[in-house]
Amino acid sequence: MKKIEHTGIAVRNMEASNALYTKLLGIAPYKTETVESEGVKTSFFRVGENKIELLEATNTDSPIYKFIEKRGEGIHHIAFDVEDIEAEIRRLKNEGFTVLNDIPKRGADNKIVAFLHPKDTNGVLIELCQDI
Ligand SMILES: CC[C@@H](C(=O)O)C(=O)SCCNC(=O)CCNC(=O)[C@H](O)C(C)(C)COP(=O)(O)OP(=O)(O)OC[C@H]1O[C@@H](n2cnc3c(N)ncnc32)[C@H](O)[C@@H]1OP(=O)(O)O
Ligand SMILES: [Co+2]
Repeated sequence: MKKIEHTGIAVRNMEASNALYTKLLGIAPYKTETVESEGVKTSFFRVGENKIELLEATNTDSPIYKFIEKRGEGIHHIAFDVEDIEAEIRRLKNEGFTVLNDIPKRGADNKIVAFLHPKDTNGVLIELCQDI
């Protein structure tokens, strides 16, 4: 794994949270993008080499909607940049991790992504992402 690519934060209200993080970081988000397949609207802030991804649910089936209902707003996942996501999926499965999608799917910000179940990773949802 190359580096932490982004930290995903589940928020109830994107507009309010964009304003809050703009004030906190002193910079505006560089992009917003809706990923319908995940049921999320995202916005991205650059912080040095890393990024903060704010996520708001677009429907009640969204993992973000369920997460906020159960746990409230907060850190939802940590994403790692990988060179070869298919090789990483194979490696991590061999190590016994539960990969939630064997076939990488389209994420936000020009990435393909895969997730590891938080039950195997000390309660933290892990995202792998590779540039496309
Ligand atoms: C925009 C695309 C992409 C990007 O490019 O960056 C994204 O970041 S998309 C982000 C949203 N997508 C996902 O989260 C996809 C992966 N997640 C899942 O597949 C599911 O959310 C899940 C992790 C398998 C849980 O789904 P499910 O079992 O249906 O939901 P429950 O709500 O019943 O949760 C069961 C259990 O797991 C706990 N949980 C849920 N989410 C998280 C989390 N993010 N971190 C830690 N723990 C989590 C949940 O609280 C439940 O625990 P208990 O209450 O103790 O049973
Ligand atoms: Co993410």
